[in-house]
Amino acid sequence: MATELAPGVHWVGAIDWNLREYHGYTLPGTTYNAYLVRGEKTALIDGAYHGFEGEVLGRIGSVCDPETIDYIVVNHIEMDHSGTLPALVKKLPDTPIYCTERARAGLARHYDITGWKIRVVKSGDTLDLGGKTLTFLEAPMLHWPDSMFTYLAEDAILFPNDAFGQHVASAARFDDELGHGAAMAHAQKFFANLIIPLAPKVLKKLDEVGGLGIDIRMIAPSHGIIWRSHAGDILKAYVDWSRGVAKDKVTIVYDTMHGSTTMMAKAIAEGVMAEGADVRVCLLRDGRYEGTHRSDIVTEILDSKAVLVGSPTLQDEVLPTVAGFLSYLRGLRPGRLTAKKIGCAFGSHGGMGGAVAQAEAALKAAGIEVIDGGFHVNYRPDADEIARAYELGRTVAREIRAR
Ligand SMILES: Cc1cc2nc3c(=O)[nH]c(=O)nc-3n(C[C@H](O)[C@H](O)[C@H](O)COP(=O)(O)O)c2cc1C
Repeated sequence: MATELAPGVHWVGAIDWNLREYHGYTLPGTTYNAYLVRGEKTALIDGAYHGFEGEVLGRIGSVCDPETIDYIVVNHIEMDHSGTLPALVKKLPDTPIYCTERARAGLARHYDITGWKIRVVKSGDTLDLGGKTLTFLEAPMLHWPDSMFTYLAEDAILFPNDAFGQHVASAARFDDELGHGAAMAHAQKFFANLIIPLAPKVLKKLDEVGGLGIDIRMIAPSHGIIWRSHAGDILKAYVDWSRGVAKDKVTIVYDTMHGSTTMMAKAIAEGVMAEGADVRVCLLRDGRYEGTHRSDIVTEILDSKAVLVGSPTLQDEVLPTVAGFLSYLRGLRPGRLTAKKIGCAFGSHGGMGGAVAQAEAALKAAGIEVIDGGFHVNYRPDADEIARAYELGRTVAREIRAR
């Protein structure tokens, strides 16, 4: 069944209940949201992954005959949204497809688009459906070069594709059905894992949208729930997250072979708590255990003003789990958030060491302001070194308080 957003506007997407891993991100399933907008003419906005053609066509069929679709809008070419397009074009070979120039080029790299009736649009172009008007707004690099938003003026609904999305599979279609807290938590994880490197572009685009003076009553993204009751909250959250607004909280991420680095992590955490700041201690273990996956840890980091990374040295290197995490963090470039995070590295070694210096270099490459020269101990930390670790925790907590 389709779900009505407003008279003549329906969700006709697919629910992927079983997806648990997606480009390095753990998730409890997701949805691929497609929308049908019906004035005198009918437009389909976006689609789903290949394999969900039957589900999408079935939902469209509960509203109207799919053969009566007059226009297809492709806000973003990534295959989780365009995978159903070849089957749809086969069914509707003469139906024009509205997308950006970069989307046209990108579609040609994914599919054989011979004969597809592609109409390239630019920001400000409109499509009059008769009683419903779609306006297109290019959004390059939010999150791919081809991305665009579509705005439905009569119902004040923004279809921003991946922006404001969340990975969640649920019977709920709207934020007020899932619950405000859960919706925001899923959106925060999505932002932490996909949007952080785009933060400056998010702020610019939101300024641009604000400058248009348009009313946005509902935000209908391409994944997860539709922001019906809390559209203003998710817009504000995107501004806050992009600006790097975070709690007085320290995230300590580490792994260990024999427990020495754990002793250091725990002593640092005690020092943070002694100063009254919040702390999360995250043991990196291949993501097999609740909260230990890198995608959960970067969500904690988005919310933290400081990040500390610990690793013993293994064959002159950081542990592989820590290396993978640091690579992921570097790619997300938290340094692009307006307010910079602070951090440092720590760990135990038996010989020449090296892990702490490598972790520190990776933190700097991620745009984190390193506040300590790296804290390393030989084998087991003794009482003095545990006291130093505790003091390091207090120093970090005081530093974030001062910011
Ligand atoms: C297989 C293996 C390789 C190691 N390679 C190094 C090394 O290259 N350089 C070094 O300084 N220590 C090396 N060590 C020593 C550890 O870093 C040291 O035992 C450290 O205290 C372990 O910290 P942990 O208890 O947090 O795991 C190695 C240890 C093992 C087991």
